[in-house]
Amino acid sequence: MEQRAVEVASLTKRYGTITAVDDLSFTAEPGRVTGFLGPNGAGKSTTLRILVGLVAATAGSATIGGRGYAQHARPGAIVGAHFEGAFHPGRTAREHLRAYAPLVGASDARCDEVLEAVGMTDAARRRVGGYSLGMRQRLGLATALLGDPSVLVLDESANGLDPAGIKWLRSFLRHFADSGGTVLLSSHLLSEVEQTVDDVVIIASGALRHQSSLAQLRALARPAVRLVSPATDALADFVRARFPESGVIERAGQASIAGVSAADVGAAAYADGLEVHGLSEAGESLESVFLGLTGTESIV
Ligand SMILES: Nc1ncnc2c1ncn2[C@@H]1O[C@H](COP(=O)(O)OP(=O)(O)OP(=O)(O)O)[C@@H](O)[C@H]1O
Repeated sequence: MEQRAVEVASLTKRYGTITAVDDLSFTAEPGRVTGFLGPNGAGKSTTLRILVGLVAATAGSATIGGRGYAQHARPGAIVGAHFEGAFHPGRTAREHLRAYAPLVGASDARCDEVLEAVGMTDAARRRVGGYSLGMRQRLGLATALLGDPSVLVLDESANGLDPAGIKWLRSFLRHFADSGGTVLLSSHLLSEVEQTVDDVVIIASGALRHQSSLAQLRALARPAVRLVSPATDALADFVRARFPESGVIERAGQASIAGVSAADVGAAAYADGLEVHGLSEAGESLESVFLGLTGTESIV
């Protein structure tokens, strides 16, 4: 497989007064699965749509193998993309693929090949409207694979997958990257793609907050204290008031506070009358490192 990097350079996209993408630069390398991460509305879909020629940039560039999407003679054979909600519910998987195949010069036989590659041969004659989210995600991947591309651009393709689906996606994308392919996989939840990605690009409000390997991101985790309380609202108020910079609500009733001792947190909780059911020293979770980088207070 020919190797092609994705390069986004000083990319900006404005919709009227809204800046959806703000002077964004990053790269996704061949042989790697790159997670493109940020909260809802961060500008991920807009960036990916610019990359595959669906939206025009206001300034800057997004290239694949050194060229813009439309500058490739057969873009569908270079980059395969899947965006959420791109299916007609009345079509079967095979009909969907056959309708799309001429756009990327793929044959009917290739449609059956990609259905098999994503394990959907048995469901190929059923209407997409009756599919589970996991099956729609597989069909999205099959669509992206049609033109036999060397770059995959997948928008929220891990969204809603069960653990078995996540495991399957991981091994599929691992194999694709190991063959020299480049994968750019967006998600608003690091936890959903944590087992799948090698590198991370983290954005918020359209701008780059962090780019590194997943291993380097893990190394940013500080010692932390985990605090559990049944009073979910009071816990959120407590964290916001006492530890506005270093505390995050990891899920309802559970907070993680970085860079402090359990004694400090316990004393503050006692002073504020917060009912505490658990207090332990633990490494900061990867999710809270992510939330800290995006400036998001909570994932709930
Ligand atoms: N066609 C459009 N017209 C106006 N504003 C838009 C348009 N598309 C996106 N936006 C705005 O641009 C910003 C970035 O949106 P985008 O969909 O790229 O974010 P995202 O990170 O993909 O979020 P999500 O995960 O919710 O899809 C948001 O404020 C959004 O409302």
